[in-house]
Amino acid sequence: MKRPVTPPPPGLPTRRAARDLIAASLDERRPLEDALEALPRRLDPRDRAAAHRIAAMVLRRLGSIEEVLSPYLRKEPPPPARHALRIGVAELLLLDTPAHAAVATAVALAPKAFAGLVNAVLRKVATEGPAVLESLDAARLDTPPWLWAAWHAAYGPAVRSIAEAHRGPAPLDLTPAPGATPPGGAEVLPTGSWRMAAGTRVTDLPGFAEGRFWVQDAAAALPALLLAPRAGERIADLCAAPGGKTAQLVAAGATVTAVERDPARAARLRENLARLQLAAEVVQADAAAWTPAEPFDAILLDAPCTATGTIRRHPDVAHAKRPRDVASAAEAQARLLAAAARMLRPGGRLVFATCSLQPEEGEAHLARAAGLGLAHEPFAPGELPGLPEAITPAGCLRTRPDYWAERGGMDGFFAARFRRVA
Ligand SMILES: C[S@@+](CC[C@H](N)C(=O)[O-])C[C@H]1O[C@@H](n2cnc3c(N)ncnc32)[C@H](O)[C@@H]1O
Repeated sequence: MKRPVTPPPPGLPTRRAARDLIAASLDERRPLEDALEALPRRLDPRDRAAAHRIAAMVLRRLGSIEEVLSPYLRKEPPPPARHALRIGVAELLLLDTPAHAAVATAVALAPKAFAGLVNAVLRKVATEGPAVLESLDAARLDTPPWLWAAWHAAYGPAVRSIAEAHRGPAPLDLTPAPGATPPGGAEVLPTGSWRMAAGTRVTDLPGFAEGRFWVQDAAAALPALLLAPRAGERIADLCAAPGGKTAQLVAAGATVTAVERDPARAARLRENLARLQLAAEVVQADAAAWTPAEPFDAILLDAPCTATGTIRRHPDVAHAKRPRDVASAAEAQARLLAAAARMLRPGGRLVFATCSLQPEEGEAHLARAAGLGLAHEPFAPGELPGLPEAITPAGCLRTRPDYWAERGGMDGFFAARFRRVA
């Protein structure tokens, strides 16, 4: 007699997608955004969003999840079983999924040979896990040790508030087009950005299709603000896609050349500018090797970096990056800074920015500027309405995820202004 086939539990496609996102991030160190793009097209948008939420929670709280699991695992299970366990713990302890559903879907997700183990472990976690989780030093466990050490060296005891700021999802920040009015529910921040609750879908907001605003973290909007673009100036945006800062410069009335090396990202930059009805010359080129026909009045160099300031939005970054990535990003930034200095007219100004919390990708570049014919021109706290704490004693911009904590935080950014003197 045939045994009856048990139907798969509802919600399994979502968990499969979540597992694929986690595997891409942890096993292959691919960006979570790329893995999201690679999910099957047939997946319902709600399932896709739910998978993203689960995967992001696992990546955000990975250290705590591993700590909860460790007493129950005598041997290291293979990655697919480990991911099923991680998803199970996240759902049981952090996402308020009913226990029977969390356990049943994790068991169905696990390779057959590990279904019994996953079932037994998660049943224990369901009863014992909440107290264990409560007792953990989550900020420390959920931060890779090398990042904790680097941030402790750079920011002292604030490393703990930075780590705590990474625990929750980030709000949706928008940069308005000139004259646009904020959508209902928006908080207008002192620096001019609009802030919507985390989880708001930008495409649902009135004015999106008409290009009345674009998505950009409040901190990411500051480098272009601090460049203070003026109407009619010739400005280069050297690492431009997806174009949030290009849009700010064009909206201020500047004549903008946006340089982007990656062809797919250059295409996205063009699409974004078209939606916003803003015109810029888009050049697909390596900014470190490209020479403009004429020097620029001002340059924004938002250089590629390890993006450790964006872990709230991209929790995969914490696991994907290694100390050697900081060194190689800093080298690439130094090459781009030297190239940018050559493209500037005498007396022209340059804002160099990165979304990294690592000083090697920020403050350390100041020492190189003089050799490039650039004089550091400090920002004054008064240049940044409502955020004087983000201007360092040396006159650089340094935002951190724990700034404006009561409002929902902000990305970690560095920026410095230089003037071409030779
Ligand atoms: C931090 S992102 C820029 C974000 C952008 N400024 C914005 O506000 O939307 C860095 C960008 O620089 C591009 N990039 C990296 N190296 C480059 C190079 N050598 N020349 C030009 N673009 C480069 C990357 O493809 C990426 O799109």
